[in-house]
Amino acid sequence: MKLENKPNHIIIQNFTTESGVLYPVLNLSYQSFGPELNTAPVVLVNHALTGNSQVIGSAGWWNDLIGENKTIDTNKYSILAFNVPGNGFDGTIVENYLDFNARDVAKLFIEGVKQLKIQQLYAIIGGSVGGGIAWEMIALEPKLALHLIPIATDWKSTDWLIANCFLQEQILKNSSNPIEDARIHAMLCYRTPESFKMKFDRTINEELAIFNIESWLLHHGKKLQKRFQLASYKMMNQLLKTIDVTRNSDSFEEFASKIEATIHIIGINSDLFFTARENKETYQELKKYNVNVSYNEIESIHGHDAFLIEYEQLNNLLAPVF
Ligand SMILES: CC(=O)SCCNC(=O)CCNC(=O)[C@H](O)C(C)(C)COP(=O)(O)OP(=O)(O)OC[C@H]1O[C@@H](n2cnc3c(N)ncnc32)[C@H](O)[C@@H]1OP(=O)(O)O
Repeated sequence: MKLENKPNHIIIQNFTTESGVLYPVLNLSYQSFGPELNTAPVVLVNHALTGNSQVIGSAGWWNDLIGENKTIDTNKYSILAFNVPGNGFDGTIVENYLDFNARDVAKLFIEGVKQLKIQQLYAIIGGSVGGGIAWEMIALEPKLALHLIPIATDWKSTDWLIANCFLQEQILKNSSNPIEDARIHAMLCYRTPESFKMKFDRTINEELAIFNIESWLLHHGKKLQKRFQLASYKMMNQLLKTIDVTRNSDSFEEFASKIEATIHIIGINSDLFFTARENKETYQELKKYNVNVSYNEIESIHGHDAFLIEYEQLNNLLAPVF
């Protein structure tokens, strides 16, 4: 049983992006956990903006949900996680992030699943941009998975989200301290005013003689600066902005009528990026096409970040699927 390992590599040859750029060779790296692949049902976990394939283990980011005897039990399921090419975790950076959109990454992940000879995934699960890529995967390959679990995400990025991604891009291009400054802005969007009030309540960081909310933002900015690269941030931001299963005039109707997976939408009542209201609309729309779909909501004051905080609720919502 493998519980911690280094990324393995799949070579994807002659990949043409939706924007028409040919990449003769692309490196797609992945990690797997639990039983060897193809000896147990496989759960594909798509990472979010600053995440990577290290889903569990000492540096894992979803240890609260996945592991031995956890809700997604690695005694029962093989866990597979690809690194988005260019996320920097495997040392790979893409030449030009503007060449790519979320659908391109979905195509690469599907190719990865095929190269690993996995006939059908048990589930694809992902939060935020990872969940958006999961929607794109199901749009491209309706039989790819039995279950789709998109958390704090949607099948499209909203205008509000696109606007914030645009501001992120401006900061990343123009700031002299791009990663730190962009992270500070992003942290505002990942949370809510109520979350900050509960956490800081205008208290002062005596050591730095600034508000605690300010030192917290600086802390997160510096922390990301140490572990993330500018090119990776630009790439991931581009993917977040371009989620859209109706890209290239594909109709929502066509997408919805092809779906075969059971869809378990999990929204967050305070998410500013992918609002609960739009998640409910997606649920209602899919119902019209007789999709086997459910909608559940995490109640939290923490906004988008709740998918990395509200583990009790998440575990309760996921347990019936696993
Ligand atoms: C668009 C997408 O795809 S979303 C994906 C991107 N989202 C992210 O990357 C998540 C960003 N959010 C985080 O990283 C959050 O910290 C979470 C969600 C992982 C955890 O949240 P919480 O449990 O509330 O922890 P919190 O945010 O307070 O972070 C704790 C850290 O802040 C530090 N901290 C807390 N208060 C202060 C303060 N007043 N001043 C300075 N530092 C502080 C703690 O010391 C701790 O430091 P450490 O992480 O280095 O040990």
